[in-house]
Amino acid sequence: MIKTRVLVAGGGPAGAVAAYRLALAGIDTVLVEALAYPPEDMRASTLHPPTLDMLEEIGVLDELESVGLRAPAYHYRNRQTDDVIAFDMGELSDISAHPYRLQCEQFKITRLLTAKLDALPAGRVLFQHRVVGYDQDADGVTAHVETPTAIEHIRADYLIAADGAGSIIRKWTGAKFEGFTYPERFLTLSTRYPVEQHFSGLASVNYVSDADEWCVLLRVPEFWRVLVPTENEVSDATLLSDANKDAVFDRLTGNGAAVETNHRTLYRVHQRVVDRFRHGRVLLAGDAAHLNNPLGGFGMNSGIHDVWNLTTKLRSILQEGAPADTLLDQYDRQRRTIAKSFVQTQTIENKKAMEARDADGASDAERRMAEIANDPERRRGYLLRQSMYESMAQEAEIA
Ligand SMILES: O=C(O)CCc1cccc(O)c1
Repeated sequence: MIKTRVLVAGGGPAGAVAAYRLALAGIDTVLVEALAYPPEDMRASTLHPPTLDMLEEIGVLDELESVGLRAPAYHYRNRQTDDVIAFDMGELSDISAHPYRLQCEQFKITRLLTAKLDALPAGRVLFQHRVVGYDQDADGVTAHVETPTAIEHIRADYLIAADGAGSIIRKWTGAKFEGFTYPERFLTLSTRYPVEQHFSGLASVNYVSDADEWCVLLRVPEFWRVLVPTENEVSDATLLSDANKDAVFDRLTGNGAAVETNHRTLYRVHQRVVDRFRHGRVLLAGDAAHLNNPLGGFGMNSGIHDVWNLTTKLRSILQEGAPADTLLDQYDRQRRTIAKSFVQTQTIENKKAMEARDADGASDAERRMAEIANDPERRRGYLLRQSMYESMAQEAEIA
């Protein structure tokens, strides 16, 4: 049986950051991932300033910057009037060494971190290993792990469950995953087509309102990513079809047939938070613990913020003899509160702001946004919230 101090289930961004940070500190850590390699799909692609601070601290930011795209500006654009409300994270340069979003797809992060983790003396990565159950006692956790040929057992002091939205570990804890699922699905399309030619002064991050259909236009180094909501009653095949792709890009460029896509992904959107992040020696983190809509780019970042908090505490417990119950209960309180009061609230609000439109495409939400942008104090508050620095400060206040 493999024995380790910490077992991390799930090789997504939260799991990879957790395992790498612990192993870097010299704590024996095993990361298990169900797939044969880090998933290469697009998924999340925004890293916010506090996350960049963390990635710098573990020494991987330069490499990620070399495969990402800095995006200091983001725009709210009215498609009917072409009015733009602009925000610039550069205004946070007095408090941040990284006053910009880094647009960098999550597979680039997990690929880099899993490779570096495996090269550390205290780190080990096992692909095609999926935790399917566990037992725990006063001294540790024994995880039952499915491999292509067998069920194996890994013994650890602690198990971090970062095994994603469908987390098997969360299901075994018996925790409630409270919240709701939106009736509509979201469709994301990526293309190398120069979408910017059809707009004046498009930023790298654009929330575009429209009387008919809102969308997000997001630049990553190689592609434009387009996010649109879909009709409930329409089948997956229709939404993923060329005809629907043509219709989406007809609205954006006037000639959808001329636009080739590289990826098309349709997904359900949930707003859920687990009722307890801590179950003895089993700690839930990232999508295993909370889910939210993608507007604002908070999902991957808040997962990384979970494990930053948790690994700080595990280092104190495992290396300095700090009291485990006190710190791990505080992890639950701090990160569950932030998931509920910040991530859920803000993403639900971000979605409502995109949806609420009058016939001219403008709305009260848009008028409020313009007022915020024109008031230096409110604009700074807004930037601190959307950059996620505010939630980091709130977390520190929770005893
Ligand atoms: O608001 C954001 O930063 C992300 C929105 C988005 C855009 C494109 C695809 C996707 O999955 C999310």
